[in-house]
Amino acid sequence: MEGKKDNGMDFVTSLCEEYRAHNYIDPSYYERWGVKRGLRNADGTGVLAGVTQIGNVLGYYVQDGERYPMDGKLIYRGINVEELIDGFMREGRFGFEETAYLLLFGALPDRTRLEEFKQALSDNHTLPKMFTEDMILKAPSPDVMNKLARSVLALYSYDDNPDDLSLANQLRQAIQLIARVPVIVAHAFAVKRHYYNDESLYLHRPQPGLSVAENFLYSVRHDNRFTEQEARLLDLCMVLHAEHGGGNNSAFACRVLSSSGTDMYSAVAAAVGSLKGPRHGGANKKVMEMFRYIESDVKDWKDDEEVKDYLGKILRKETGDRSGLIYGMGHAIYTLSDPRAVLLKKFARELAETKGMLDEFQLFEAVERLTPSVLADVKGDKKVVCANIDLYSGFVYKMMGIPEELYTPLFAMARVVGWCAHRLEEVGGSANRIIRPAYKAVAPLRPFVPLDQR
Ligand SMILES: CC(=O)SCCNC(=O)CCNC(=O)[C@H](O)C(C)(C)COP(=O)(O)OP(=O)(O)OC[C@H]1O[C@@H](n2cnc3c(N)ncnc32)[C@H](O)[C@@H]1OP(=O)(O)O
Ligand SMILES: O=C([O-])CC(=O)C(=O)O
Repeated sequence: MEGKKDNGMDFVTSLCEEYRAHNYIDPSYYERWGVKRGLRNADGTGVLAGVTQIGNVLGYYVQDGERYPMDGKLIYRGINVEELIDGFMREGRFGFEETAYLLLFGALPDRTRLEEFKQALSDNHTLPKMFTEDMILKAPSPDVMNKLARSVLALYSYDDNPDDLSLANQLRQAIQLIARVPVIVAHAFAVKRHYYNDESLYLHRPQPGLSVAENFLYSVRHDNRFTEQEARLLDLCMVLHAEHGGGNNSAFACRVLSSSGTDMYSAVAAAVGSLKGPRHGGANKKVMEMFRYIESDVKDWKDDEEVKDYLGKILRKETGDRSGLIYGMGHAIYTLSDPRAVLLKKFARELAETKGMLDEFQLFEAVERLTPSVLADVKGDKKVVCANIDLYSGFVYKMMGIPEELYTPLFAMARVVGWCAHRLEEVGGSANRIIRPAYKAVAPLRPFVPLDQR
């Protein structure tokens, strides 16, 4: 196909017709065969696919077989995340490292353990020799998540013992990944800006003694400067993004690959690919794109009717990216509230006040407030929907001066902890089965036709 004037697209277009003619599946089949679309039961609850001690996400309760909405709760290893955050903030500590320890090992570290763990992260953030030159500088990608997935996979080739599934070896790999992903992201971002935005190239080395959040801000800012308030807010965001149960799309992808016995890098690279999707972690970037449409097309941001009208157009695929989705709204589990969005909204309001961005904050709030009724009007949907973590995270990052290309990668830097914890639980754990659901095959049997009779 290469070398042709139209890049072979005429041929591809004709193949699309061929594909469509033979690949339609009647949507009624899902009900007919009792297929759990998206591995979800008819009432929207998830199909039970595993047992975990790592994270718990609560968004509704079931009584007498009925599902009732409730305020969301997020639990890490039995501890409510709000309590965890309150605990390390009150004691004036950064919390991400402590949270990573808790999620990986299942217990809060004491002072000595915490210092040892922080030292282990610091000892492991250096990328292998020539890794940046060979894997990040060469073949740059316009998308940092794409580069991250490729880099995680490439770390396999730099590991002397990549396939050993012993606990000790996998813990080493997990600690290295948690330490290195932020460095890969910072370097991939610098290279992206250099190649695609014609900016100067600078690669800062992480500094010993800084927290993961501090080091990240130090690395991505050309002058290395950041404030204490910025670092603490980024640390909080990372704690909130670190884990979300075994069933979220990226953790499940990691568990699916891990159940086959493949290596750590393959499983985590798959999770990065999953998180990039706009219905999952990629929604934080999409939220900002959506608000650019809203901000330019809605004349009076304070006019609820005009905002509602515009949200209706988004749902009807008449504007925006024409996906029909209001990004940052809705969740597979949360109903009345996502506790992470509630917390981020509080910080977003405070920051908007100090930065003189209250008008924009209020527009975000209006989208949060008006989306449920617009969804009900346009789709006739009675489902209770709330803002999810992605609605306010990007706005917080924007006010901190963090570039948009880093929003989803920041999610990955934190979530790599959850992925590693889920992998460790899957490999060598008590499940001990390859994940292998069934698909109902509906194509009728037919005979092979010789080439000259087709
Ligand atoms: C970190 C995270 O992953 S948080 C989620 C980030 N993603 C987003 O913000 C993208 C927008 N939201 C969504 O796409 C969805 O709400 C999801 C993917 C988060 C959850 O999906 P589901 O659990 O399948 O949603 P649900 O069961 O409520 O879907 C029911 C219907 O409502 C629609 N719906 C749900 N949320 C939205 C939304 N934000 N915008 C438009 N339609 C929506 C679904 O498309 C579906 O419509 P359909 O029956 O016509 O196909
Ligand atoms: O749990 C989910 O489905 C998605 C989510 O919010 C997350 O992964 O943080």
